[in-house]
Amino acid sequence: MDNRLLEVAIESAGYEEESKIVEGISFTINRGELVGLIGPNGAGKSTTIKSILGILQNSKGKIDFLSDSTYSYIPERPVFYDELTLWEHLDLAASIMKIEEQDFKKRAEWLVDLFHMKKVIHKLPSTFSKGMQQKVMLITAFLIQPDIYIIDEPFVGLDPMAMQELLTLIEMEKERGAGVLMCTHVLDTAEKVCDRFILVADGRLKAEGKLEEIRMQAGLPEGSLFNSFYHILQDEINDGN
Ligand SMILES: Nc1ncnc2c1ncn2[C@@H]1O[C@H](COP(=O)(O)OP(=O)(O)OP(=O)(O)O)[C@@H](O)[C@H]1O
Repeated sequence: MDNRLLEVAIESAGYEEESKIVEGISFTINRGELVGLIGPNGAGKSTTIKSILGILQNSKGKIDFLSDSTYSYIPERPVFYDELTLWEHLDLAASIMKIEEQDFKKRAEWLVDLFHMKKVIHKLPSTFSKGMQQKVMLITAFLIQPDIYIIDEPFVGLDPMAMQELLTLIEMEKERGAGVLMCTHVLDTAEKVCDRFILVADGRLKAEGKLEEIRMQAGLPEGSLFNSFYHILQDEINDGN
């Protein structure tokens, strides 16, 4: 069985004509795996995601959602309809995705409870705290249950309990057969939860694979993801000198 959900082959992508913020970034997302897109600030993680979503005008290459796989994108900075409550946001998403009323209610109530958001269910997300807003985006995505989740930096605004709920949900969705691409620079968490890593810096792919493969490439058989990644980057800087 073909487990591939998304095939990414970005030749180059940027914001202005001829600008190449990212170049030569290729990878695959398979069913049932959580892949971490890792890199320092300004490395090109968000640009890579925007290129996958097809919202960059200057993107060359091929993005293939195999077998018409569906996706949800959870941005780092949440966006809402000013006039709609939390529940109305969920209701709208469910009706667009044609989820049965009964299924929608059951799953939405379960998710709202899981993230401890029951008290604000009829309030406007635009008035919520940053972490609460992030939870609304997560609840909406996990309500829809797409084939692929593309999550931009989920760990910065969430409290430890919400982070745990998110990781549990990801685990459940992986078991269902979904794939997850998660962009983060919280490397100690990424090391524990991701099945595979794509390391980018300076808009280029620096390493790819499971932790053991990244360690091998860094020459640090016992190294942490953090140490291995910075070892790889350092080697490259030294080679360039
Ligand atoms: N809208 C934009 N217009 C022009 N350049 C941009 C734009 N957004 C990002 N860039 C540039 O692209 C480069 C990569 O940025 P990107 O947002 O992809 O990094 P990132 O890896 O997601 O970083 P962070 O971890 O800080 O979110 C940076 O040099 C940045 O200045």
